Order: sequence, then structure tokens, then C-alpha cells
Amino acid sequence: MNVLEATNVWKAFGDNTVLRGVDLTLTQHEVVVLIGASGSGKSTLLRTINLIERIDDGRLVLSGDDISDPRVDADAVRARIGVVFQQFNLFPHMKVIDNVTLAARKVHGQNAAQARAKGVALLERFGLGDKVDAYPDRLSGGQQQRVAIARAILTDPEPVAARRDHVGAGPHAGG
Ligand SMILES: Nc1ncnc2c1ncn2[C@@H]1O[C@H](COP(=O)(O)OP(=O)(O)OP(=O)(O)O)[C@@H](O)[C@H]1O
Repeated sequence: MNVLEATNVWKAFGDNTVLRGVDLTLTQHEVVVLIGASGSGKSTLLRTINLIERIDDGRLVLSGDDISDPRVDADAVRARIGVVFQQFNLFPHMKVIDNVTLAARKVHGQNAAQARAKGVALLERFGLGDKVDAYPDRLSGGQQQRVAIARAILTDPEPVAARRDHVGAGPHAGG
């Protein structure tokens, strides 16, 4: 019995086409790992299956039921699917750049213009130059994670090497 059959699934956000004709079949008791670059569309595919995002084209069949039919009861479908979400505790009402520089400005007293310049440079280094003025809910999980890392780095934390010396940890500690 196929638990899920995704056929030729397409999904775009504006001119960013994320899912381009995805086919996926899952059978009962099967464990499947979805691997791809950050921002390549893994979460988007999972969100379409859970009807958080509606697909633009294609078909999704859950245990024989066509859940891509717009008339389907989304809550009833979601009740049949378990989801673990990614969460990085960014402020949802603040742009990426403001999330990244907030602690540096408010807690560490860094000059606003200077903090912004450093923040933009760091975001560019992390491949997020085009997300500086986006809000967190427009980013992928990995992109949000990198914003959270940039926020931590911008406050100039104690170097990792020095911290390792303090706690006596080996070279592979942390994570
Ligand atoms: N609601 C949205 N509005 C606009 N763009 C979005 C939205 N959700 C995701 N995107 C964009 O779609 C692309 C795919 O995002 P998705 O979250 O599916 O990636 P992912 O493969 O799960 O990435 P990661 O490994 O980083 O979690 C990204 O470029 C992201 O910016």
C-alpha cells in the first residue's frame, strides 16, 4: 500500500520556482531521507504534503485520497500527518538585518550603521545577501538557522578556540 504518491508536483513563490515536477512514492513502514542544498525545497515539499502550502500543479494522494483537490478538508488531512518543525526563535516582526543586529546594538552598544554594515557583510558571506530585508517567515529553515548564527557572531563572542581551552574539550567537541 502506498502511503503517499506525489506526481509531477510544482510550487513557486513569485518567480522562484522551488518544486519542478517532483515525483515521490512512499510505502508503509518505509523510511525516506530527503537530501538537498539549503533552500532547494525540502521543507516546501513537506509543507505541500501537509497542505500548509498549496501546490501549483500535480497531484498528491494520501493513502488513496486525492489531497490536492482544493475542496479537501485540510484540517482532516493534517490530522493524519505528523510533522516536526524547525525553529530558530528569530523575531517574526523584524527583518533579517534587524534580527541580526539587534543584540549587537542593544546589548553590546554597537553603533547602528556600523552594526548594519557588518550584518550585511556577514549575511552576504552566508549566502543570504538577497534576504537582508526579508522577514524570517519568508526563509527556509537552513536560511533561518544561518541568520541565527549570524546574529550570534555579530556580537563578537569569545573565540571558539579560547572556549575549548577553558572547558578542556577536544577538537571535535561542540556542534
Ligand atoms: N513562504 C515563502 N515565500 C517566499 N519564498 C519562500 C517561502 N517559503 C520558502 N521560500 C523559498 O523557497 C526556497 C525553498 O525553501 P525550503 O524551505 O523548501 O528549502 P529547504 O530545502 O527546506 O532548505 P533548508 O535545508 O535550508 O531547510 C527558498 O529559496 C526560500 O527562500
